[in-house]
Amino acid sequence: MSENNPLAEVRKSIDNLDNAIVAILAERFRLTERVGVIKQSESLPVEDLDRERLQEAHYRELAVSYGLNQDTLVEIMKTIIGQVKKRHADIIAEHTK
Ligand SMILES: O=C(O)C(=O)C[C@]1(C(=O)O)C=C[C@@H](O)C=C1
Repeated sequence: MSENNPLAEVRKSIDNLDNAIVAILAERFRLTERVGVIKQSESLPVEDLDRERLQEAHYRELAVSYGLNQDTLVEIMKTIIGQVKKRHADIIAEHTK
C-alpha cells in the first residue's frame, strides 16, 4: 500500500504530474503545429530569434519566481523549441517537394 510506502507515494504524485506535463506539452505542440502551417503558407522562416530572446527572458523570470535553476529551465525549453523548429522545417520541406 502506498500509504505505508513513502517512496511509492511520492512516485505516484510524480506520475500524476508527468501526465499533466505531457498533456500541456501536447497542447503546446498542437499550437506550434498551427504556427508551422502559417509559416509555410506565409513563407516565414522556421526560426525567429527575436521571439526566442523574449521567451528566454520570460523563462528566466519564471524560474526565479518558482525557485528553479534558470539555466536548467532555459535548457528544457530550448529542447522543446528545438523539436518545434525541426517539425516546422519538415512541414516546409513536405510542401516544397
Ligand atoms: O513563435 C514562433 O514563431 C514559433 O515558431 C514557435 C517557437 C516556439 O516553439 O515557441 C519556435 C520557433 C521560433 O524560433 C520561436 C518560437
